Amino acid sequence: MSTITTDATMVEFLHLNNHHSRPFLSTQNCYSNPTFSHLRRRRPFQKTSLSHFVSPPKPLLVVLPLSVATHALLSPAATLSQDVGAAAFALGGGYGLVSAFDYLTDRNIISKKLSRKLVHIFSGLLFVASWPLFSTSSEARYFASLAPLANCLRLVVYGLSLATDEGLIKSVTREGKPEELLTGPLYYVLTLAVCAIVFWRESPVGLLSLAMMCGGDGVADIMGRKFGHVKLPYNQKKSWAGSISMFAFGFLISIGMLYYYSALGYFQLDWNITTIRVAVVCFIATIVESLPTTEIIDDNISVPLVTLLTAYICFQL
Ligand SMILES: C/C(=C\COP(=O)(O)O)CCC[C@H](C)CCC[C@H](C)CCCC(C)C
Ligand SMILES: Nc1ccn([C@@H]2O[C@H](COP(=O)(O)OP(=O)(O)O)[C@@H](O)[C@H]2O)c(=O)n1
Repeated sequence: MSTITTDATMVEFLHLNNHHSRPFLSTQNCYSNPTFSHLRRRRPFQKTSLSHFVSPPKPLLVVLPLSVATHALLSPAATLSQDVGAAAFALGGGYGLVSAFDYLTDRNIISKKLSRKLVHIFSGLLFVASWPLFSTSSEARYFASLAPLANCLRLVVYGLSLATDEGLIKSVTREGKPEELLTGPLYYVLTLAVCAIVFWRESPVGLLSLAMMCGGDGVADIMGRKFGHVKLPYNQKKSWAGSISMFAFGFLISIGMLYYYSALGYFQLDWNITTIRVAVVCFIATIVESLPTTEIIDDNISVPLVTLLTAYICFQL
């Protein structure tokens, strides 16, 4: 079945009413489930174990007000092409982002420290933002994970000095040592892959984990180095400015990411309770990041892990 849309009005009509046209929508209505009815707003939802409050996914194509938007049940070949293209975009985008910051660093347009943090912030957030480009097939999440997994391989190869990539080492290491690639950067891309595969677009948990690891922790570093004169009483390596920035920017980026996915139809969240939940998650993640545990466990593991656990609990309550 396919419906060719001819204008934004029709696309909006499909968006608001396409539960009639969605072949895979469960007729189960969450209102019948009192536990989660407060999470939903308007439309019947597909009930699954973790995504009990998530509307069935829509490919980006369905909700974009495109003049020639096609709302069609894509053929397997078209779905494969869409996922391969999106994976190639993510892979190329990651390589291009690192190369761009290497260019800026080489020409002393930005400092090496700032370059690394901006790569830390933007590569993960742009990766998550690219997820709606993938199809609604069950394999889409694995195609999406190809970009971080390919970078895992890249980091291991260059981290073990089996080959060399000066641009990569300059852009993502603190001291320019190849073995540094096997710590923070490797944990970072592994976290991206795990969130894509395990949580994907079906739950706020993965989105919040990456928003805090990429956005919150990244901004904490930048603001903490610049304005962090007053150190935390229990950790002289971290500052109030860094931690407050992590909470504030982590919260804003998290809400922004949930709103982005909500606007695309993946979530219908009760924003009153969601705002409180996100604030609690960001606060706890900020506390954990501020602890003097960097020598024991890398922030790229501790921050997403505590965010994931806290978000999973908060969004079940
Ligand atoms: C600098 C990075 C991690 C170090 O973290 P920390 O030690 O400062 O805490 C980030 C490493 C990024 C990686 C080399 C490239 C990742 C690309 C990503 C998987 C795909 C991005 C796609 C998007 C569309 C640009
Ligand atoms: N909460 C925080 C986090 C970082 N920072 C500053 O940012 C620097 C790097 O932070 P970090 O060790 O967490 O760096 P990454 O492990 O995130 O790369 C710290 O040495 C502080 O100068 C801060 O002042 N307060």
